[in-house]
Amino acid sequence: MENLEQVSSNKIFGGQQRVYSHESSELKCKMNFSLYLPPQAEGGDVKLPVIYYLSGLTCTEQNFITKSGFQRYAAEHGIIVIGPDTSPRGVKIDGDDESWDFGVSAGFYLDAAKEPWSKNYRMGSYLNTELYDLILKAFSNVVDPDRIGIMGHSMGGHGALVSTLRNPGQYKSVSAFAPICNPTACPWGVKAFNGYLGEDKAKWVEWDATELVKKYEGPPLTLLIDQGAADKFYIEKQLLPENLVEACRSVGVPVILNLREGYDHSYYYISSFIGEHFDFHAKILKA
Ligand SMILES: N[C@@H](CCC(=O)N[C@@H](CSC=O)C(=O)NCC(=O)O)C(=O)O
Repeated sequence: MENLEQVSSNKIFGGQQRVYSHESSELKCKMNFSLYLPPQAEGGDVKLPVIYYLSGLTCTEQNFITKSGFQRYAAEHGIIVIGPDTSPRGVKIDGDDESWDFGVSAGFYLDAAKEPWSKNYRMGSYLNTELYDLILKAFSNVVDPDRIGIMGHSMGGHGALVSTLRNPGQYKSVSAFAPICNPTACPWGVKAFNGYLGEDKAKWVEWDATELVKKYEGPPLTLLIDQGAADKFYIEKQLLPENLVEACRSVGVPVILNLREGYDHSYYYISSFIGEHFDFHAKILKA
């Protein structure tokens, strides 16, 4: 396909772990994304379910594919997995590399409304429209458009939840590891939303899963939330999963919160439970 370049391809668990690059019109820069094709994709005559995985602060498309060990489970279930990058790249904006929780590698999967960020920092539209459509078109021989799920970690968990809640029906299954559940009420979220969205708090609630779930009117959905009990960011109240659970219960949206004794925020924790998340998605996407 025009504008799509294969950067690498490695055989793993019988499938292919690839990285592609393309010119993004939303972000106005060149972007990488990862794509895992399980062994069932060979031959290209079966349409398979897809899971998007959104990474957290400081990540590129590489962290998840090299550290989580997800390929074993994607191969077992026959699921294609796509991992976008976490912010625009190579776009120089004053202040974009001054901190690890804002700017480069910290796009928060939203569409910025405030200058100078609003020109390039459009990760919401990039993920849910541009990349989503590109995947459907470029891999139409193997992707089943009716069986797409999403998961993520930390900032990426926030991205998975808000993408699902803002686009009812687009993602049939959703789960998150240590997600930022209530960004309007935690230091990471307040910093990012002030920077990207400005002072108008009416704009903030449109990108906050705890607020969005209270107004959710889409197809029935169960949220799977995973949280390490020894995660320093959980202890510092950056993540606030209990706020999301309370909001879900107030409106009758089913939610599962798994609190994992002794686990932290790292990929050691994610790799311990990634198999359970694939089981959860497979049950919905392959029903
Ligand atoms: N630099 C920070 C730690 C940054 C960190 O833990 N990033 C997480 C995501 S945090 C929320 O979005 C991550 O996934 N890191 C990549 C990895 O491979 O572990 C600090 O100094 O505390």
